[in-house]
Amino acid sequence: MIGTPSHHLPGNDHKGAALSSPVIPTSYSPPRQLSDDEIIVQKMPLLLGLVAGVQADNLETIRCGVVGQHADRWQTSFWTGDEFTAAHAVASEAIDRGEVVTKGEFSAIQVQTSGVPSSSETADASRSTASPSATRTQASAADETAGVMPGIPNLALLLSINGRPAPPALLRTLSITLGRFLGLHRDRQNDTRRLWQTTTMLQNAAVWQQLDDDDELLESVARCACEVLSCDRATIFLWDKSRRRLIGRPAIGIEGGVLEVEDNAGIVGEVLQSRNPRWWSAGGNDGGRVNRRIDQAQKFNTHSLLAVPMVNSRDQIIGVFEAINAYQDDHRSGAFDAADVRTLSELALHAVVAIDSQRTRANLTRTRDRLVSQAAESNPLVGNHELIRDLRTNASKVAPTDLSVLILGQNGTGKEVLAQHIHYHSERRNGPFVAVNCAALVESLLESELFGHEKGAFTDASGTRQGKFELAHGGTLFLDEVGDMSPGGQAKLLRVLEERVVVRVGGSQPIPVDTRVIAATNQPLQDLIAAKRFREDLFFRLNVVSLTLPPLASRGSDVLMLAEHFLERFCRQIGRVVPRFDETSRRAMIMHPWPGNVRELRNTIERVCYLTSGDLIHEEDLMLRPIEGALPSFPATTMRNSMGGTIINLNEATREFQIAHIEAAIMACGGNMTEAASKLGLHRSNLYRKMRQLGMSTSD
Ligand SMILES: Nc1ncnc2c1ncn2[C@@H]1O[C@H](COP(=O)(O)OP(=O)(O)OP(=O)(O)O)[C@@H](O)[C@H]1O
Repeated sequence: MIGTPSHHLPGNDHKGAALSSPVIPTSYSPPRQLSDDEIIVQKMPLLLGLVAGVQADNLETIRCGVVGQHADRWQTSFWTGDEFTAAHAVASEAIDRGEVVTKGEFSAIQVQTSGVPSSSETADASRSTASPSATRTQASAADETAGVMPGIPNLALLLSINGRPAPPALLRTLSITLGRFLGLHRDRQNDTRRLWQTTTMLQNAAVWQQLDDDDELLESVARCACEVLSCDRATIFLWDKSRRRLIGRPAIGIEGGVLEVEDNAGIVGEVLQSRNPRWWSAGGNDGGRVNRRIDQAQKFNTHSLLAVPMVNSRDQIIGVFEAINAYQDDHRSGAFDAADVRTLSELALHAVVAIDSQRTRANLTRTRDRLVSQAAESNPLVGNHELIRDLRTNASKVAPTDLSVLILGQNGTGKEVLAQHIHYHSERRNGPFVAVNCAALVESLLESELFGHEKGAFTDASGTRQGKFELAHGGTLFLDEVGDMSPGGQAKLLRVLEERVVVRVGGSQPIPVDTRVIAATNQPLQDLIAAKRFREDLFFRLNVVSLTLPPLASRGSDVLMLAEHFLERFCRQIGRVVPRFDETSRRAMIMHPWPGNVRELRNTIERVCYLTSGDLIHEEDLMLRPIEGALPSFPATTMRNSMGGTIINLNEATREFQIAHIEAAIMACGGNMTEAASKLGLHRSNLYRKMRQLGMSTSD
């Protein structure tokens, strides 16, 4: 029955279904439908009461019955007084002749129901509201049972008053009134059912938008079809155009779970080719269009079938939606009707949108995964030294947790590379990785950089801006040189780490952030704590796990491994055939102390790639010995300009000199910015500021 669907889909019982979230709500159920008989039994006493009033008679003198012809059998729906033995014969005659028939003490008339659309009217309605292609539906001659409405019985009313046949006028009035009652009732039932179907479809469709697994999606769509159409089975046939096959899922009872048919076979094939719905029910000849082989294999009997095209918003047909075996009950003959065509066509539209958007999401996910892998591979943590191997193991252990990590190590040892390694091995790999160099920012800027600011928060704040904490939401924030953070910055950072909310500068609204923090420093934080330059509580917050990168010089032959890695990368970038290091250059690299660590090595190899051209790299090509404390050579461009008679202005010359001087100092210190700053007589953060003023890059 409609109220207790029992179709064959696995997991039809939602409570027992192994659905992962999101789950389709189950709080609504199909409306219970009163049968015509129930309505007749309810309304007839009322009508007879009126007749009794009109006739100034009492009910005992009235004998009245309503009988109905259901297919080939007669049934009595209502009777008052002694039942008339010839009632069915008289009713049959009245229906056949279409007029009042009198027999013995009874007169009889057919009850004309109003309000219920005729079969053809309903079929028209389906054409105008179904899928784009269904609007072109023409009931095919082959669909011999198309448009047949479910069993609405032929009804007749019989009436006798005071032992005489009731007057024809009274009989007509009574039958028209009863017909209207039934018509209105059916209209209301149809509306209620339609509302329930639409609500069910919309509630399901909302959940389909969130399902990523296509089996789960198709199964849910099929289940919904069974529910709203009150039928046994439903299958979505998706079109594999290149192989000219229709792949049906869910394929219940099919070995291997895949139901594949030729794209021009059977009724689904007809629908695909014609883009029009087709329906069939037992009694008519299926002309071999129903796949009985599948029925036999599953010990199943298809007695009715409905199939509609699935057309996307680009007017491309992507498949066929099939429903099998409408339930047979008081309201339905077991055949699908035109209203079902409309319902399944609507459901097909929702299904197409869900399938399309799931495919788009799957494509986007694939693209994102590819980009994430590319990003992860673009900066690998190269090295095979035991210390690096241990580090990799520990990093992999800590990656899946959300613990704060503090990375220690000299400048250029690869602290940011290690932080990225942790990020790309964590659940956050699809989120952003955002790096901030705390030393490169003065206190006033640091706060707005990290936490963002509201419009008008300070003079230059012309608009609202998100801070790095917000930008790294769902991902990782790498705080480099955290030891150089100002006391004010440290206090605010601690608060964010503890409360997991940021408040933008000039704002008051706390904004929740889900950001993992990985901090790094080349400074001995314990000494800074002792000197009251770093907060101990912040240190404990950041230092839940600490990982230390060894200096490059202590990594043995990793130097060569890294050199080859950089050589290959830079040669690929400039399209150069990769040269080889000769013995002398290999020895020199192993012997070199690498004060600037991996960064110095990387810069050395980059220079070699650009400035040498042979297929062998010799020791002298490496130019490994920076002259300690040497004055920078006067910038070449300035020299050329002066020699060529072009005098550039003093400011520009001074700027060029400063750039060259700073570059030389950094190089002489092997990339160690703290040392370079100290040699130049500047605090490290002032050196960064100066570099930015001069338009120099403060990253690699
Ligand atoms: N193990 C490694 N494998 C590959 N490349 C590395 C490795 N370690 C460092 N590098 C490269 O060396 C350069 C410096 O690395 P990184 O910026 O991570 O060092 P750092 O310790 O964070 O430096 P700083 O303390 O100056 O910020 C980068 O170009 C990085 O790609």
